[in-house]
Amino acid sequence: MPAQETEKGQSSVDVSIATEPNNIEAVPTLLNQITQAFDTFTTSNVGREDLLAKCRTLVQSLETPRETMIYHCWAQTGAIAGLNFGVDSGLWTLMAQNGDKPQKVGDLAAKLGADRVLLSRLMRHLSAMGYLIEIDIDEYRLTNYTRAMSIPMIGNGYLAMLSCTSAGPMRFHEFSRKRGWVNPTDARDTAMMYAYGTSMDTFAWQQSLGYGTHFNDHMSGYALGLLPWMAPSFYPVKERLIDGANTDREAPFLVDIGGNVGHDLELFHKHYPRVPGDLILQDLPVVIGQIRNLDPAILRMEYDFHTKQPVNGARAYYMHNCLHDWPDDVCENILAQVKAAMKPGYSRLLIHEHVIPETGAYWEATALDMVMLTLLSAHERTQIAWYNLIESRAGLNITKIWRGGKGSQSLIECELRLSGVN
Ligand SMILES: C[S@@+](CC[C@H](N)C(=O)[O-])C[C@H]1O[C@@H](n2cnc3c(N)ncnc32)[C@H](O)[C@@H]1O
Repeated sequence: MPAQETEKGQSSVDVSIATEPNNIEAVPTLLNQITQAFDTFTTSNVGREDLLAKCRTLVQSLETPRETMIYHCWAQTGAIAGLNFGVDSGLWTLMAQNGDKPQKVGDLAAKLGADRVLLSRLMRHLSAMGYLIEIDIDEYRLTNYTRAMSIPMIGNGYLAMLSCTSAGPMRFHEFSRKRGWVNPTDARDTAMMYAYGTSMDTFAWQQSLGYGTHFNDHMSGYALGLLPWMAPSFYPVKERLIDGANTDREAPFLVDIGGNVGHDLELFHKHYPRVPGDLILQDLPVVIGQIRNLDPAILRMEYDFHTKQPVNGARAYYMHNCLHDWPDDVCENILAQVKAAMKPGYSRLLIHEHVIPETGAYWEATALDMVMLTLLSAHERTQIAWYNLIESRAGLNITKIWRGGKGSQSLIECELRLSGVN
């Protein structure tokens, strides 16, 4: 078949390639590499991410462009519809409660008060996609993944991120065209706002649709299994924070700014149950009001980080995944509030975020960058971008960047510049 005429001009590519594998030449090498990576993984329990990446590349190499297109345009969007339905209707919770056994669609539909035909169609697609195990006609078992979808920290992220905001990435191209294909940096003009016709930022938008607590669950869930920043192999808390800390009873020790419902401070408290001074959690009033359970050792404080920081002279101010939500001009103001509260020669600011390498970036980090791009007109930062923001714009010193290993975020430790004290 000849090349097609398109709106952008004549395609130079013959249509026949659409039904040939994407990269068949890579398959033999990938198969060898996968076998080796699997041996390493099963003997030493390391290299799972590498093995997974190679398996994904293998699938993409074997697929044809036509199949990849159908997968993206039909299969994945249909799967998201079914997965979201499963969270919202309680299907995953019900199936997990029923245990690891074959379950009939008719019984599930009756218990949920859902249409049997509808449930049958959704579950059939999810099974075809590998998310359920088909046992017989209209009879399925959960996989480990769909069982985990009953856990709010896993399942609720789908409603917060996909049902509320996914029109941002889906219509990003249109937003970008209308803005002249430039890198967006205006927090008041984002692709998500454009797609939904709202002036609310992502956090306010999710709250307004009733998915604020789902987002909080997502925040607790995404960090599962990652090396915590306070692990001794990551950041030496004793040497950098506890030694030399003010031992007055009410001295502020660690302030988590934009700490959501407190999961990071709870983790810190588990690692260090006795530190000198208070652990203080700060977030917007609506989020503080949504806290379900919080260790009583942690003090709650309603606070808007665009305004004056009320806690002065803490040993450390910690910000996890907050600055990436905002472009540089807004971050400069947020950092100015922290800076004004820091005690010279004593307080440290700990910024816990990705430092994207110039090459070989990890897919989770680039994925988060796409979330920032399409929802918030913001970005994940490279080392150069961090130095530009923190040192050149905010006037703080970066003392050291502590790395948590491949795929993990880094801890950027900052201090006041002593020459800038006056
Ligand atoms: C991406 S989440 C990160 C949450 C948490 N630090 C973590 O890493 O799990 C950003 C947080 O910033 C909070 N936030 C947004 N705007 C804020 C503001 N103006 N003042 C204080 N917190 C804010 C949100 O409510 C949310 O909890």
